[in-house]
Amino acid sequence: MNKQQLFENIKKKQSFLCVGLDTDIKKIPQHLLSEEDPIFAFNKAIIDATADYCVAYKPNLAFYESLGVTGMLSFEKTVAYLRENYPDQFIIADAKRGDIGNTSEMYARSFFDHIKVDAVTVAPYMGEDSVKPFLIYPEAWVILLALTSNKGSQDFQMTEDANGERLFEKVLKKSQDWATDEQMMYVVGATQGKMFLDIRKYAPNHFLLVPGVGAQGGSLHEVAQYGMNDECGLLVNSSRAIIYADKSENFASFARKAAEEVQREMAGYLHDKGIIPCKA
Ligand SMILES: O=c1ccn([C@@H]2O[C@H](COP(=O)(O)O)[C@@H](O)[C@H]2O)c(=O)[nH]1
Repeated sequence: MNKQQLFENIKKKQSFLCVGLDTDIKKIPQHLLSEEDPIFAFNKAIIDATADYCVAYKPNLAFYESLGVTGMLSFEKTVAYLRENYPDQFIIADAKRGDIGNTSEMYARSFFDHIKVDAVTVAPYMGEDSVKPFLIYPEAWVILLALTSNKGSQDFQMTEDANGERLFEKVLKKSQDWATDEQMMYVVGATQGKMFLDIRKYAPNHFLLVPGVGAQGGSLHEVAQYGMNDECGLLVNSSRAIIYADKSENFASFARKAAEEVQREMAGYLHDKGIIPCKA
């Protein structure tokens, strides 16, 4: 999916919500455990319930890899289910990969040739040759970690060099030699508030993947206020606050309600920015 198609979907759905599929076998409702593939059964129900209100899904690989081969099968089935039934959804593999060139090439093959997601999150710290192998797929996206949502983002990403340039700024500047805003996005945590203004100085047109609303307490209002550009430029992820909104047999309808609430707030911000004509 290209940038324009993503923007069209955002306008059509009046939403820039990405639902995070961080599916933990210990947190899913009890009754699903008798299913042949409980993780996939949970994901399928969440997807069917929330697809009206979001434009993207982000399975985090850690939750699938932690279950070994079975978990990876659930992940692949989830991506295939999305591809077949919701082809307008943007699929992000949150894997935070990146290694020496030939190894990155294998990661890229696995996500873009084999599993066929739209985007993969990549850590930038091994530099150009670790990121480039992901960029040889013209229709696929790299989402580079820039300023993450966690407390530890202060440890390295915020540190300054002798000229006062912070590491996340270097990442934003240097990586634009490798790809354009048609193929690269950045991860910026919703917890970063006014820092979105600094991000936008260096990446005014890029899409930002923004985790950290909901369970981590980041403010959607601030993200929209400081981070939204004329083409929205935001995919805001919420995982736990939506998928674990309830633990009963009705978990999917609670997830739908939680996604709808976020979508409504988003429609307001899209309207305020003049991106959509009227509130939903
Ligand atoms: O800076 C980052 C980068 C990635 N994440 C991931 O996003 C989701 C957030 O889940 P919530 O339940 O909505 O908090 C999760 O997969 C993280 O690994 C992030 O939070 N921050």
